[in-house]
Amino acid sequence: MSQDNTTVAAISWTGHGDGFLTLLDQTRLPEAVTYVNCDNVECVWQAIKKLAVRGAPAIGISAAYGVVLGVRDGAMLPSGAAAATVEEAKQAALAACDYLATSRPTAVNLFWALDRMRGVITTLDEPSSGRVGERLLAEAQAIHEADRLQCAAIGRHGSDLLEALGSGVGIVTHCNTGMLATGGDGTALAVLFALSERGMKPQVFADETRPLLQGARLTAWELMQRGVDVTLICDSMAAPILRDGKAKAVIVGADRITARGDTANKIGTYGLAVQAHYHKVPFYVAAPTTTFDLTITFGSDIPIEQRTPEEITNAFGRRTAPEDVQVDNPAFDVTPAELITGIITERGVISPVTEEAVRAMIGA
Ligand SMILES: CSC[C@H]1O[C@H](OP(=O)(O)O)[C@H](O)[C@@H]1O
Repeated sequence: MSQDNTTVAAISWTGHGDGFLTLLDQTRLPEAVTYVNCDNVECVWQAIKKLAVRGAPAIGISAAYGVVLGVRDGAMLPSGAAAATVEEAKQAALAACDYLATSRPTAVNLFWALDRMRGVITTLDEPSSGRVGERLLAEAQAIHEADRLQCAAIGRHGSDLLEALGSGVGIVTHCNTGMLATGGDGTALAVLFALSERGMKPQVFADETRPLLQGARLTAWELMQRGVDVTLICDSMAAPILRDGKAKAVIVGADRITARGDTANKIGTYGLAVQAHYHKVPFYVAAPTTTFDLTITFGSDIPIEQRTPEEITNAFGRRTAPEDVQVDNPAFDVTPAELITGIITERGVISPVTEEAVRAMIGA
């Protein structure tokens, strides 16, 4: 979307295998709709690191396109020169996978997408480095399209579930889980968009989501662009809203979900889940199957990204905390499966959330 309500893509590719990646710069929203054009891997790495592109599926999709750029990026080879042979093209693409994997540690979609690209790189049999780029672009585009379809299916399953809450229902959400975070309509926001398109008129309470304000800057913007009723709240207002019955459900996204259903998501999600549990309000997670990590059972084993103190000590363009104050700035926290009413995936809803139910839905 843009300020004039036309549709813009958060992630797009221009050209063929020798083309370039365009990312909507989310650090500039909502004041400005601007873009970053990447023709090398470091540009993509930096965009992920500084959250110019963010959101678990969007990170994976962007990294997949970054691997395509790696094929002709001399920085990916010891020689510093662009790949001249098929073997050099494959080596450069694998180096791009390894480099992009160091950008952010929590969203498992990043590692899922890179592993899928590695699988293609190691098995492809193309006659030229140019053809290697074309083949990898096709895989990145397939990842992108699959996520778009997953978002739509999550929207369908989630709105089927939440429709029962009735028209005009209040729903709390946290951070941003929409078009800006995925290759399609989103995860939790896809459910809210689908409810709205069914005429259910959801009344969304969007947590501003400190410290980077994805809720205020991005979710409020996306919902308003699509005509969905949204009230922006500071994170600490969710508890009285749940207490007073103004919201009958909470729905959030995820960055990594373990085999038992423990879920890593934006910092503040765990507290919101505790509040919802106390007030007997159902708490849903919406995520595609690419967000599950069945190699991990317990949420305590999920790597949590630590970000810079300045994200907390600086706000409104100035310092808002004493110099040298100690700061703890984890980007995510973990909600145990026991606090999650259901997990909405493109395959259906997992509820109750047990390891048996997760493995049955997601795979062995
Ligand atoms: C649809 S996944 C969105 C997920 O990613 C966000 O984190 P970040 O903004 O740091 O990339 C947040 O945890 C959202 O729930």
